[in-house]
Amino acid sequence: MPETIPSSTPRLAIGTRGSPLALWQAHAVRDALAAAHGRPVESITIEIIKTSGDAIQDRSLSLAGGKGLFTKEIEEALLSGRIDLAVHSAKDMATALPDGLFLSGYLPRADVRDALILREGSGLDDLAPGARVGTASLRREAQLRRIRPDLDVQLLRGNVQTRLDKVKGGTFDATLLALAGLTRLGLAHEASAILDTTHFLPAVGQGAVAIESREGDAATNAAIAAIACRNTGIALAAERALLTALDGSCRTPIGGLATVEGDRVRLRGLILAPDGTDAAEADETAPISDAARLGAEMGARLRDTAPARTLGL
Ligand SMILES: NCc1[nH]cc(CCC(=O)O)c1CC(=O)O
Repeated sequence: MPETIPSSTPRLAIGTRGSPLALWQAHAVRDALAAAHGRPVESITIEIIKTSGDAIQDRSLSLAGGKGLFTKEIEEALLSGRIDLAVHSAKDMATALPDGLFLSGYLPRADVRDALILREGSGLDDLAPGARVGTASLRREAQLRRIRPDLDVQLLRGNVQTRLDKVKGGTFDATLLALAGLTRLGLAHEASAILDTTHFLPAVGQGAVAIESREGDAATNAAIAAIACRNTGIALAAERALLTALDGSCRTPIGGLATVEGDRVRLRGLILAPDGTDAAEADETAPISDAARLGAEMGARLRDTAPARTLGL
């Protein structure tokens, strides 16, 4: 019997990109909202919105205009009231959001690590000198060059499945992808190895699903607050403050990872020269109430002490 929606249940519209990963994330938020508020899932709609970023496939995103490209049209829909909340990969969110919008919550974070996908073999050591590794991430490229300067790292864009196919088809010998994305798509078995955060400190926000909404929308924000993961919010406050202080764009290879340990937050930050030959790193803790300040101060210090080449100077 089809469920009827009680007339007292206001509808909520979730906006998302249409990629399989984005849709999985939007459905996860819808399911969490429905369960937390005892409302029928039918009362929460999912609106697929095509973004400028989806249309660009041939260039590195950092050259095409950066992170905002994947959110522009979704944020316009939020501001116009066509949707009530938007679901994004936290990693893909610019540090500065349009006036009136904010990140109002995060789902509990998944595994933050990068996975290595090899055509043959089971670890980085199985890649021969000169092996072709495809990635669109400046961070992954620099981290890889730092420990394996002998590899041939080249641009590889597209969604997760496209990148896996390029390795299977032999265009590349390997690629690097977030384990969280593979897992959400049921593709975790494609990982040949999981890379440790010491050599591959993840991107800020990696593994976290972010919910964006209007600042003044009290009803929606209360609904979101009920499903928001506190520790992920603390970690992301530290990481995103670090990223803001270092570089709002995505032209600099940057890694950042915060973890909550009791009443303290630990933040590790990394900035690299694109070819991996220089790097500046930090690893500090602060009370959780100072998460954003920890990130901002670490970012400022890394910026001041980093070798000029890591800052693209
Ligand atoms: N830039 C694309 C993107 N954005 C988020 C994820 C993975 C999921 C996540 O980190 O939450 C991916 C794919 C990847 O980097 O492998």
